[in-house]
Amino acid sequence: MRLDSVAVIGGGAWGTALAQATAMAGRPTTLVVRTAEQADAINAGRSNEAALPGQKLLPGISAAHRLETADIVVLAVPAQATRTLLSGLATELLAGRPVVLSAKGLETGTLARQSEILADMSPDAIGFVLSGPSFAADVAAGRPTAVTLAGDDANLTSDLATALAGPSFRPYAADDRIGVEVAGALKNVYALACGAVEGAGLGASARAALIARGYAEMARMVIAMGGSAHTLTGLAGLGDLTLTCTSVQSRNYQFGMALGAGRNTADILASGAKLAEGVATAPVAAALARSLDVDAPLIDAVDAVVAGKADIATVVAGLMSRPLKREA
Ligand SMILES: NC(=O)C1=CN([C@@H]2O[C@H](COP(=O)(O)OP(=O)(O)OC[C@H]3O[C@@H](n4cnc5c(N)ncnc54)[C@H](O)[C@@H]3O)[C@@H](O)[C@H]2O)C=CC1
Ligand SMILES: O=C(CO)COP(=O)(O)O
Repeated sequence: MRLDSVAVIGGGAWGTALAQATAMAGRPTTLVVRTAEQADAINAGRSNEAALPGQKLLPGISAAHRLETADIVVLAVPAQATRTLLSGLATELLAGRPVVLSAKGLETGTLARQSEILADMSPDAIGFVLSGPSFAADVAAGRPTAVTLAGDDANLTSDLATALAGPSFRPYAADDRIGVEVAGALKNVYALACGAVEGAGLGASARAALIARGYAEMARMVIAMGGSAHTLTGLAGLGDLTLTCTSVQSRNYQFGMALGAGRNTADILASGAKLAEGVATAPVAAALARSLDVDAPLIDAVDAVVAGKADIATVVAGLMSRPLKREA
């Protein structure tokens, strides 16, 4: 299969960074944004100031406001926008082509993973999932980054990883799309929790405990959803959980810090907070855990705080007074 040209749909921080990465990989890249004005401004200024201020774009990138044919299509819009985006695309532009899903979230209402949305909307596309510890600013600036790229066909996944790899962007091929997607979505929920721990001044020990117990809870969710717990030892699991749960650079962590400081979700959103995917994913993850009969006290706690049903002190007291149990 020809894997030369790339179209990245989504002109935010991540779409712009991924376009930069594929251009560094030597692929002619189109960055598909929402309006002709945006595309013109990016092409004229050679940067996407609204998304990644100050970052010069490589010559291999051109911006457009419509998807034209490309060998590889990368979707980089928020998880809740993927279905709407796909509903507006001509199916023949995706049929038989690798479509790389890079959003990290579960869909409100349907509880769907990104792969499930793609299968619904473009059943003839070949879905891949890209996830791992990778801040847009790092990827765009060419700082060393490693991610997981999961797909069903091992040979095609390896070929695609090779096509996307550049001097500073290293995709590892894998086959567990479910595990990668669930890990990518849930780490944002735990990042909210870790940010809240920091915002509430509960200490680094509490945050480390949360990461470890979050990892155990994430494993229960992945297994219940049909993925492999082994996936969590990799970049999309441990890698991204570590990054997002310990870095104030993470938007989910920042949102959690604001919750921990006592602000409520509506107030944080109204003050123009950046995209924090965990806010939409927390109630979906809680509903999934209930439907799968998975014990998920941390997801439930984040869901309760995000929804304004409980304050941090109450959920922490509840978590600390759960019956003692064996760690395994
Ligand atoms: N920013 C980062 O460091 C990383 C982000 N991601 C994931 O990438 C996804 C997107 O995040 P960001 O780009 O950072 O968010 P962002 O808020 O910077 O940008 C989102 C972009 O999507 C566009 N968009 C929204 N709905 C759309 C639609 N229906 N059609 C076309 N475009 C639409 C918006 O106009 C905006 O340009 C999220 O799921 C995030 O978790 C993954 C790895 C790293
Ligand atoms: O997914 C990310 C890094 O891997 C980005 O995290 P935030 O969306 O929390 O900024």
